[in-house]
Amino acid sequence: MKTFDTIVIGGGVGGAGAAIRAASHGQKVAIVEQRDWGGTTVSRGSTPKKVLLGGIEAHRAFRIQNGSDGVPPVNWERLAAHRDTIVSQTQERFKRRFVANNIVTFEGHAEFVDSHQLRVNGEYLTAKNFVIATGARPRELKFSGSQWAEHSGGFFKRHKTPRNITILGAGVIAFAIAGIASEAGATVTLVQHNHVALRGFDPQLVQKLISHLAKQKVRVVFDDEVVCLDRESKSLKLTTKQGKTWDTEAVYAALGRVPNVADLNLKAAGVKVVTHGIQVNDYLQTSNAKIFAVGDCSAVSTPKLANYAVYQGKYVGDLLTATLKFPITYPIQASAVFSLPRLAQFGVSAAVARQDAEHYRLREMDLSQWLTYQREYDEQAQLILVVDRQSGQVVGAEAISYQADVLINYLALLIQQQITPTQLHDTLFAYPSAAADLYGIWTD
Ligand SMILES: Cc1cc2nc3c(=O)[nH]c(=O)nc-3n(C[C@H](O)[C@H](O)[C@H](O)COP(=O)(O)OP(=O)(O)OC[C@H]3O[C@@H](n4cnc5c(N)ncnc54)[C@H](O)[C@@H]3O)c2cc1C
Ligand SMILES: NC(=O)c1ccc[n+]([C@@H]2O[C@H](COP(=O)([O-])OP(=O)(O)OC[C@H]3O[C@@H](n4cnc5c(N)ncnc54)[C@H](O)[C@@H]3O)[C@@H](O)[C@H]2O)c1
Repeated sequence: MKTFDTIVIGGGVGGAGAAIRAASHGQKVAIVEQRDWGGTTVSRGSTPKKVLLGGIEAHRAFRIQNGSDGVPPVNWERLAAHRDTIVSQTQERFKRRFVANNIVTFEGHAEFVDSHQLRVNGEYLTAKNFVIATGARPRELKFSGSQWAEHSGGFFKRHKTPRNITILGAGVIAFAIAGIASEAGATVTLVQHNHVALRGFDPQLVQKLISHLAKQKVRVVFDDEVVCLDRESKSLKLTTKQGKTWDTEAVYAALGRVPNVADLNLKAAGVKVVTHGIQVNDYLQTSNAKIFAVGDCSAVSTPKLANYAVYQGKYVGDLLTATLKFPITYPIQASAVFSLPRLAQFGVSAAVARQDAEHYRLREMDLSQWLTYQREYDEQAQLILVVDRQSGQVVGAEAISYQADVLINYLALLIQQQITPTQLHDTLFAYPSAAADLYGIWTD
């Protein structure tokens, strides 16, 4: 039997954070991965999405400058090949990082035998501590003919140019796919079971995004859901609860994700699972104090995002050898919807501020005529700052623009560090640039 200080289950970003940090403290560490090194982020999430967006945004810029007729279509095959190269190189880099940090890697499915033993490919491994970082998987589809639908991962691995696709759900993944597919020339339909798209983002900015995408052959069907999918020679025929039908070449589901906890034999390890995943305390300890859980598999109420998974992983990696142990606390994180254009948010949201006018006021800025945005025909560009009435400080920001994530990241720094306008003016940014725009933005 092989023995370690710590064994991490799951080679995604959360597991990597924990394993590398624990190894850096001199621990003897092993990590087990059953599918792809780098997990969801690298193989089916932000990495392929970001690569596709690179080509797609370049296409938009060229199309906008030249008019639709003067521009060749997106070369999807070439873009997909570039994506596949980057994904496989990143997977390999992930594995090499473990080896470089003296972490022993195992490829296979891990399950607990008891509270201090794992079985992987028939081999038994034991450790003083375990970190569960098994992530999440797409929600199961339950309508007739659902075997013809794919999950979002199918789109991010797609090799053929999308032509006419349907996406189930109107959340963050759905809008990323819609933006990419529509610039690639596809007709796109999103089906959302209620009347709220991109919950948590400002409804006015969301509506702006939807209206813009509508001009790009993207429609959102609200208050409806798919009840049946039939295969008809080369296409799929879809029927909704409201009785609508249409033909589509592919259906991609983006209906939320559920924690990967089923096949781990957690009961044998004394690890309790609740509705939203593995139950943990403020030290990310499960109901078995020797076993921790991080990232998308845990029931903590933080958003299920890559940065949180890494942050939690590193926290546990440090905790394992720390003499003084402190409960985990979280910094505020910026988040973005990588559609075309993008939405991004930091701190107190505009939606919350609109509901609480007693404590907050909004400063809304149309950025479309600012040089940074105007030169890119970024007609939607808009920023909302949330100001705390009592302190006068900016406590939140929300933006729509092709560069919304960049702007929000700058603002996150200013908000977090409570930078005053005077301090900002003492820093001379290169001009003209998005950073230099901050002088105008940061003065009430
Ligand atoms: C399409 C898409 C786009 C996204 N875009 C963004 C984004 O732009 N920004 C952002 O912050 N977040 C994004 N996310 C969310 C982000 O991918 C997750 O929050 C992040 O991957 C969670 O990391 P994790 O390590 O907890 O889980 P994962 O990355 O899912 O890794 C878990 C790993 O554990 C392995 N595993 C599971 N069970 C076992 C077992 N029994 N034995 C061995 N191995 C096992 C799995 O194979 C997997 O590789 C996106 C997600 C999706 C699906
Ligand atoms: N940029 C980012 O930060 C980013 C990007 C992608 C994914 N993620 C992570 O991945 C998670 C999953 O993304 P997602 O888009 O699948 O989830 P989501 O929760 O953002 O959106 C799912 C949408 O589907 C709707 N829905 C649920 N059941 C439905 C049904 N039967 N018919 C129609 N609509 C239905 C929900 O109301 C919701 O609006 C996110 O919550 C986030 O944690 C983050």
